[in-house]
Amino acid sequence: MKNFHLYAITGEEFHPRKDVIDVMEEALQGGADIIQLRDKTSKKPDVLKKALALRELTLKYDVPLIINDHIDIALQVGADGVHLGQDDLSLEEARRLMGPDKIIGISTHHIQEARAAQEGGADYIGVGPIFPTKSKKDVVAPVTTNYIKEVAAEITIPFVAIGGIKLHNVDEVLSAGATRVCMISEIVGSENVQQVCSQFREKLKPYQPVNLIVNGENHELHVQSIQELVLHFKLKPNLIIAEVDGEIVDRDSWSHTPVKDGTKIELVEFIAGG
Ligand SMILES: Cc1ncc(COP(=O)(O)OP(=O)(O)O)c(N)n1
Ligand SMILES: Cc1ncsc1CCOP(=O)(O)O
Ligand SMILES: [Mg+2]
Repeated sequence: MKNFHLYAITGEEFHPRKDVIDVMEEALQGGADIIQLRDKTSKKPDVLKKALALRELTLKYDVPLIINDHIDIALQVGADGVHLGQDDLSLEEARRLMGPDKIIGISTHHIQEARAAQEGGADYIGVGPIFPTKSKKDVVAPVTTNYIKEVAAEITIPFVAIGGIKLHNVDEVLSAGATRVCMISEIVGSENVQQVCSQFREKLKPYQPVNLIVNGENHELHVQSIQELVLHFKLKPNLIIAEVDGEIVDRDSWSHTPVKDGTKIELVEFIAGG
């Protein structure tokens, strides 16, 4: 499945005067890279209408569309996947209906559910609610950032943290080990949806790995500068010459020489003395 980091879920009760499709377009413009239609109150034909409109929108932005709860609607509109709760149909049944290539996400609240989801073939898991939230009526008690730590240490499929996440507390979520976050109210309830999404993207940046080619080998690393790269490889800075995309970079500039996906770096260690 295509990687994602900023997951925006619809929540029309948070923007009574704005159209859901416009709100989600603003989220996409701000950098949301996966969208979920979650509508717990509309009649099925209305959910279907919104799903069709969101399908068109997400294809325009080349971003996956996930439908919450309704597998039939997901199939009917050609969505990329479905999100299941623990009490919905089984992963096995969902996979049988959706086929091998569609995305199936499932909510988890403790590590046993996370293990079962991974073994059962889920493509990603929801991890939450991390904090208290008013966006879900039948919500369980907050699982706290401790659950993120457990999942990050053990689970190998992608996981996304959800529940009560705001710009002011997302750092706690990311420093506990999450690299993907999912929000309803903080995104769609904002006056400036695009700006909030861009702010989340900025918060996420330091936690995203970059793909670098270091001395001819591909590495996926959590580093932001040449300085951090040299430290990552536990090299002695004063014995290293760094070449970035063919240009030698002065040691004094390493800390403010950013690295991005695809950068080619040569780190040459020289032997001091004669
Ligand atoms: C990404 C993500 N994680 C968790 C949920 C919650 O799903 P569920 O437990 O089925 O509850 P409802 O959303 O249906 O109330 C989610 N939707 N998305
Ligand atoms: C759907 C869902 N599942 C767990 S918490 C939650 C609600 C998330 O909404 P918010 O980001 O507004 O707290
Ligand atoms: Mg559900």
